[in-house]
Amino acid sequence: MHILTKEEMKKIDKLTSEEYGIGSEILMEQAGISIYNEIIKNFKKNTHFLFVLGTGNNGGDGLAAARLLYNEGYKNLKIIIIGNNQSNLFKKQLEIIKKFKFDNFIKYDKNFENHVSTADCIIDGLIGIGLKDDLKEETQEVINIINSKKRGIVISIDIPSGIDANTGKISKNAIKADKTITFGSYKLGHIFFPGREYSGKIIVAPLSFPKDLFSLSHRELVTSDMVKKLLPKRPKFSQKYDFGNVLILAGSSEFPGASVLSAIGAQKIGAGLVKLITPSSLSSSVLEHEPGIIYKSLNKNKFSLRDIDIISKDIKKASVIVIGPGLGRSNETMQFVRNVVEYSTSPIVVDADALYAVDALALRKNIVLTPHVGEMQRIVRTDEIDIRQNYDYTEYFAKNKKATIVFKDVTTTITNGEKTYFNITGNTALSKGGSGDLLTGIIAGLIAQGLNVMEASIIASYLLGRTAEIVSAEKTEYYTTPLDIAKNLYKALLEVINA
Ligand SMILES: NC(=O)C1=CN([C@@H]2O[C@H](COP(=O)(O)OP(=O)(O)OC[C@H]3O[C@@H](n4cnc5c(N)ncnc54)[C@H](OP(=O)(O)O)[C@@H]3O)[C@@H](O)[C@H]2O)[C@@H](O)CC1
Ligand SMILES: Nc1ncnc2c1ncn2[C@@H]1O[C@H](COP(=O)(O)OP(=O)(O)O)[C@@H](O)[C@H]1O
Ligand SMILES: [K+]
Repeated sequence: MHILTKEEMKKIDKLTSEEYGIGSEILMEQAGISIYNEIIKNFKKNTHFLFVLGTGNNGGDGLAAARLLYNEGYKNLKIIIIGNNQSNLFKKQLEIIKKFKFDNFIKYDKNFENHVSTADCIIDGLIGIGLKDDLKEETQEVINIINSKKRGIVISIDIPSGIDANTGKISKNAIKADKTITFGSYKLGHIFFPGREYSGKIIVAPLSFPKDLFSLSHRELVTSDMVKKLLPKRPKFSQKYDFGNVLILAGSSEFPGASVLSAIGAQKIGAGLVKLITPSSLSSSVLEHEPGIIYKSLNKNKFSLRDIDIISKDIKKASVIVIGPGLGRSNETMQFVRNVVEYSTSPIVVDADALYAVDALALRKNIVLTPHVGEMQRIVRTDEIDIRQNYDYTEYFAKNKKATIVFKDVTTTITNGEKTYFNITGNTALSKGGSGDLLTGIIAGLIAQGLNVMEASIIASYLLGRTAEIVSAEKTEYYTTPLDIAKNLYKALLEVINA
């Protein structure tokens, strides 16, 4: 599923009309029908509806839906119109609904609170993708009353009014919807917070947009279907060397646990061989969890430059290298990181402490950086941009550095600057030390099986998040740990494989 900006949506709308002859009027009628269909599935004819509409095409969709309901015998409908600048399609819909003898238009006055609190269902068609600048005061007030006085279900048309469709940001105030019915495809504002939360359950009504037009967007949502298609095959006539060789360079005397989670992640996703090399000894904890992991300790506190000689054979043999979890950030260790990256031509997953060396690294497309919010903010070296709300800056950075980035957040951005994927699986069970280390190992385990770094990152992010959802449904988000998630990875895998 492509994720669109409002500009892209408008372009698709225009092309649908100009190149395919399906005009906006038809699309608006279809939008109305899809809202109508969703409503009749869930509400009886005696339901009290309040349509709160602006005067743009978002409001026009609302008028079409209201008229279809009215025509079908839903008679407890009130419509309130906020604003004056009626779009042409809005005007036309207003004329049509009047021809159906609908006349229950109410004014915005002191009784509005009462209308809101007595409605079983409120339809929000104030503003869609046409939001400009800050919300006008009156609109803020209307939204405030809806959010604070509603008793019934709130359904937003296209996007909750007040949410910017390109960023998910709130403009002064926004409708808190239980459900949002959007058209054609998701908009970015649906998947970035707070828009994601304000949208409630999102339903995509396809309308008659030609599917090919969506590929003008280079951004997609990671879905179970996509993951299923990308999962590496495991042909019967195979042996361990066919599933790749993961080398993990991680850990230090200070942070012994991180490397274990990465190694377990790589093994549990199906890598043929996983070799973990740590400076200090932690053999008992690795081997207790996964005796199949090959483990070597250099018997020192942290990696330094001269260790390259000792592990050079391992580096050459590796089909993918993980470097970073729990390494520490001393100068010697950062020098070690730089040299490993220069020495190897294999794909490398650069995570955690190794990200501190990013400026000095010779990056390339098959190097994937996996920063969390703090690490990303530091990498891009600017406080002026809130990196969580500026996916395009992450894209720009990836393109500029010629690397692949997995920017880990509640909505994870996976990008090489040309294509971008957003993952929205997961919950706060993952907001715990160690989840990222596990992810890194899963990415590497998938690269080892022949996937490119983008494909591996897409699958790993989806499975990590989905497993967290499955496990926490049973154990709660409080209790679930990265190790629980590692051990239950098969549940998300089975779900995808059997879908
Ligand atoms: N292919 C498609 O995309 C399809 C799109 N369709 C639908 O069209 C919608 C887009 O319609 P659009 O372009 O007419 O803009 P829209 O969202 O109604 O916003 C304009 C209204 O908002 C108001 N307003 C704006 N800013 C404001 C502010 N700060 N504070 C207060 N008010 C503000 C503005 O008021 P004004 O500034 O003019 O006074 C005006 O009333 C789209 O979301 C979808 O629902 C469907 O029909 C199916 C096909
Ligand atoms: N609330 C959340 N919802 C979804 N995913 C989350 C949430 N919190 C954290 N995550 C995910 O969990 C992982 C945490 O990574 P990170 O912060 O690097 O952990 P650590 O470095 O401690 O191992 C990332 O993949 C991130 O996307
Ligand atoms: K809306």
